[in-house]
Amino acid sequence: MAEETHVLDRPPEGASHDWTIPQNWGAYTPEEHATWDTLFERQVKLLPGRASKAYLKGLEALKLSESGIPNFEELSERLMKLTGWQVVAVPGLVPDDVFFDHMANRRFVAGNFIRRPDQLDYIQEPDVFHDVFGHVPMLADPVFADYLEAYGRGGNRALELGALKQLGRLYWYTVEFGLVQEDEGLRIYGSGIVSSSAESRFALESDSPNRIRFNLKRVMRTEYRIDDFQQNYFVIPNFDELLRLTVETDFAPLYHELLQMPDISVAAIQPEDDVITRGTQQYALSKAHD
Ligand SMILES: C[C@H](O)[C@H](O)[C@H]1CNc2nc(N)[nH]c(=O)c2N1
Ligand SMILES: N[C@@H](Cc1ccccc1)C(=O)O
Ligand SMILES: [Fe+2]
Repeated sequence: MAEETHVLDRPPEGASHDWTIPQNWGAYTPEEHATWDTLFERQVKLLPGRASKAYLKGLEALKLSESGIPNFEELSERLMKLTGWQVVAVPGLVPDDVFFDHMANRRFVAGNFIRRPDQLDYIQEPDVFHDVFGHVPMLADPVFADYLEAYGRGGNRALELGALKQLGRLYWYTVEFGLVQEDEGLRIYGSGIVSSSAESRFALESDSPNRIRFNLKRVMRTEYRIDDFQQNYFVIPNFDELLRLTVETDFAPLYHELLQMPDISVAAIQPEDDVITRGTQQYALSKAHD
């Protein structure tokens, strides 16, 4: 989850300078392990036919089916063998530069806390279920693993170039809420969707959101919301293409061009869009009346 909620400006008590903390796996209570199992069982029933092949393959390869909150050391051992990534525990959202630096070194920061039983359907901050169930399976895919490392390197560059907003949108509309075109149809790879039972259905089946074929400049100009289902989903043709468009493209001239262009509001459709679904926005409009 990538959100602009409150972020402390220095490591909290007990965290090292890079904001990592011990996961303290032994301290999880049976209720916390049960919360993981409840969320896991609900999601894993939903995902065949909805999640991308890469995600399902990663879930299998990392043996996330074992019950209880995963032990990051054991998980990292398996993940390291596959793509050189590891999972490190943090107490919550960390500053952008810290986040990017971990990513650039193939370290995925994951919250070590889990939501309460009364928060099953929605949380504002990334907990261990969102981070590990949502993000980590994709890190087992070699192409996506390369994408995320490159994203981390690009993050520090975006900070220098004053283009964090544009890069944050790329992350949001791919890593968090991306869809990919497979032969059988659209499939989910975004962690914000795959870790949410309601949005896993909404993102593929509802006629409310727009579904638009991925275009890098378009995505970098498009606003997003962090507090409810997305009003836009962008669809990549495959992960190789995502890598080609991002890792092999120098963003500096792009940032320069984009910083002169207006943002695109969250539900707007542009004339040049390659539209798959022109959404009714019924869901967002109905919520607006609440
Ligand atoms: C753009 C920005 O770097 C991004 O939102 C980061 C910020 N800090 C984070 N911190 C944690 N722990 N997890 C995250 O997903 C993020 N997202
Ligand atoms: N190509 C980007 C770096 C990047 C790679 C992959 C994803 C996002 C960003 C740059 O030049 O800054
Ligand atoms: Fe996330």
